[in-house]
Amino acid sequence: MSHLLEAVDLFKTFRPRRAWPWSKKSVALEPTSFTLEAGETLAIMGETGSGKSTLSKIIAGVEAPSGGELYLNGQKLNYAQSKRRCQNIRMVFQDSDKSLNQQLTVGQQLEEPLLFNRDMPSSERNQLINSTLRKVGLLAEHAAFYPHMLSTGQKQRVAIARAIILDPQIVVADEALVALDPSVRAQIINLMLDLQKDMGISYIIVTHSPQIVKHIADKILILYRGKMIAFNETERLLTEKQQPYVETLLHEHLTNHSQITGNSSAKVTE
Ligand SMILES: Nc1ncnc2c1ncn2[C@@H]1O[C@H](COP(=O)(O)OP(=O)(O)OP(=O)(O)O)[C@@H](O)[C@H]1O
Repeated sequence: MSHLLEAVDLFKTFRPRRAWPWSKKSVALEPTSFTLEAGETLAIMGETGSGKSTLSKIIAGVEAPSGGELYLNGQKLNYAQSKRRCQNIRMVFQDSDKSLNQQLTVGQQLEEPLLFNRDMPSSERNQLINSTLRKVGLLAEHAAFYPHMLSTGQKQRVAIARAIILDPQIVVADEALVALDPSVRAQIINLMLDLQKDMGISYIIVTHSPQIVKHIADKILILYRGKMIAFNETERLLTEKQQPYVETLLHEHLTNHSQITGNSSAKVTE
């Protein structure tokens, strides 16, 4: 049986910003391989500049890899296959203020992916927009709202609605929880867990928070200066002896958040 997603030696080099055209390219991501199964959550961790966003953007098709392959359900997924990727892998960004278009209503923003990817009449599109808004805990009436009329948490719910409206297999969330205050963050995590249960979504989440990772991740991938230094099941990474850098990443803020346990079926309370 093939994996839902398999990355084989994905890597990325960039020409440094403000460099001469002949300057050597720098390596943002060394060849990285991992697998993800249906319904699983993979957390990508690492310090600032370790390549987390680069990897998540390559998976979501926002950035082209410099090399390596990505397979979805055993079939190679090329960078140029934007329609196939768009239908199966969607991304939620950190800052919903930047990722949502302030000039469009919520309904218009949710309609966009449907117009590009589905051949359905306007009445069906509206029905799907309404039901998706309800799935993320908003009301059908919110379709007429502009982003500035919503709270931060509601905006992040809209961003999630836009990500799930095409019924994707994978949602990539790049620091999507970091800008939220603790109670809203807990609500959004619970929403993501509920959607995973109902829709079978797999998540790839980029986060600095060991508490969130312990609560929702089945597997963890750790990057250090562009190199993958650990990839394993959360349970094994937490219980087996790890190198000091991995230990620090996995345990650093734990004492402040002892209410979040390793029991991933429990809901977060803040
Ligand atoms: N468009 C780009 N052009 C040049 N270098 C880049 C570009 N994007 C990222 N990099 C470099 O690649 C490396 C990895 O960056 P990346 O944003 O993936 O790290 P990160 O782990 O996500 O960091 P953070 O936690 O701060 O978001 C960094 O050295 C960064 O400066």
